[in-house]
Amino acid sequence: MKVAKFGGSSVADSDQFRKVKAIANSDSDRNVIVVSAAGKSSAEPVKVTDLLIQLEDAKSNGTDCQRIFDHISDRVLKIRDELNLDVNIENDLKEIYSKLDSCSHDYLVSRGEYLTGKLMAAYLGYYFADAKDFMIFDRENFDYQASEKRIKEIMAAHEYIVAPGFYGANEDGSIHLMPRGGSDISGSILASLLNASLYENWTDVSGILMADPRIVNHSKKIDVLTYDELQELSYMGIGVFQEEAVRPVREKQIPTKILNTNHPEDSGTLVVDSAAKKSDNNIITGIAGKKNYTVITIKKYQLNKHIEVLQNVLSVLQKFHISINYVPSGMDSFSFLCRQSEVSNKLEAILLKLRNKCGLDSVEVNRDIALVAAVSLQLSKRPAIAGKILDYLDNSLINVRLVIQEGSDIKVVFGVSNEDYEKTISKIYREAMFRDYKRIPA
Ligand SMILES: Nc1ncnc2c1ncn2[C@@H]1O[C@H](COP(=O)(O)OP(=O)(O)O)[C@@H](O)[C@H]1O
Ligand SMILES: N[C@@H](CC(=O)OP(=O)(O)O)C(=O)O
Repeated sequence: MKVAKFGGSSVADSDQFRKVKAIANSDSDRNVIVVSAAGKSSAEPVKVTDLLIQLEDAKSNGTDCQRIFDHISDRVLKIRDELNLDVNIENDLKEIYSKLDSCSHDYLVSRGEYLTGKLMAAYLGYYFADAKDFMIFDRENFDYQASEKRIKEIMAAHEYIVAPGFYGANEDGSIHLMPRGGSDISGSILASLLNASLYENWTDVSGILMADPRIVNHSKKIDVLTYDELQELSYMGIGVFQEEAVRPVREKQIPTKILNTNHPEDSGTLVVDSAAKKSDNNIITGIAGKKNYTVITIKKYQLNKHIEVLQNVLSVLQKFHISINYVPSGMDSFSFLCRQSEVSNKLEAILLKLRNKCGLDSVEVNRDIALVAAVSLQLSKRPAIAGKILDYLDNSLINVRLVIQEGSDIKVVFGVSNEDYEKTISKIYREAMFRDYKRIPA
């Protein structure tokens, strides 16, 4: 049995639905189809999920909800009518509209997947398995056992199903929304619950590319990737695969493929365990990054003898609910890398507390930092590669503000200013593709 997840771009309109049907029908092992909400297309620049978020904002600001709701309805009805489907989606739309004033954020934002799933089930002639009936959460934790029992009951009664991604239900039956991009997680969890032979993630690119195609033209495709490499790349922001989607398939060692709905004949990227990945000549497997970090650096002379200082700093950051992405350290100093969106409106208050309450010698802040990671299994064996890249960036007049590399790590992270983000990715790609590293003994 295979689980096939189709992302928003694969279900954006009726033409995309037709492609999904051809793919589903071409392999009788594709028993489980998971869909996202209709996404962007050439005619529709906004994902249905984002329209639902706009609807919620309009509701709370008291601005025009009707216009946004009509837009969502039109998209859904257009797909239904162009495919001549006999499904009464009007009732679902009416129900959503009637609940607008009282419903939760999770309920409203999940309706894109619900509606798209209903349409896809009608189109394929498969059973619509509402995720609220089998994806069970116990507060923030996924209840694996309860979910396994429920999905197995559904599969015992129905050979082929369509399931909406991105949500499930809490124990009280209320809707539980996953993080953005969460349909990847739903698909991965379903593959794990059902011990699938393959998890297919269908999108609009023919696999994971070495670098973001919006930054590097004709970037090389990665043929085979390990779960660890995918985890690092996803954590660093490649949009194709949600970072929390790696764990379920990794734990059960379920091979995973990233494939292109628009070119199903392309081989895509296969994700496997490191033991199954043959070594290749590439020094870098992939490059990924994100803009907009803030770096808070604290200094204290002989910090190693004043551990309580560090403890105080951490408790300040905890009090302000700041998640820390990296903590590089130097002689008598520690830096905390945080997402700018999380700290910016609390920064002054945090600095005040750090300066007045923690007994530090100094606190320094650097804003608008982008992080770019080069990921490769080879880096753990040949850490000197990082130095070569650093040299190259330096020669390219890119001011590298920080470097994070741990001994056994499979990645090296470079901190640069936001303006140098795209240039840094392009340069590392060039370096990885065109420099001959084979002379360095492994
Ligand atoms: N390294 C990369 N390889 C492939 N695609 C990438 C990469 N980095 C960013 N992307 C972007 O991710 C997009 C696919 O992810 P997403 O928009 O979530 O697709 P879907 O709608 O199928 O869920 C691609 O269109 C591409 O622009
Ligand atoms: N629709 C949700 C969940 C998702 O996974 O979407 P996509 O497959 O289009 O990335 C989102 O936009 O976050």
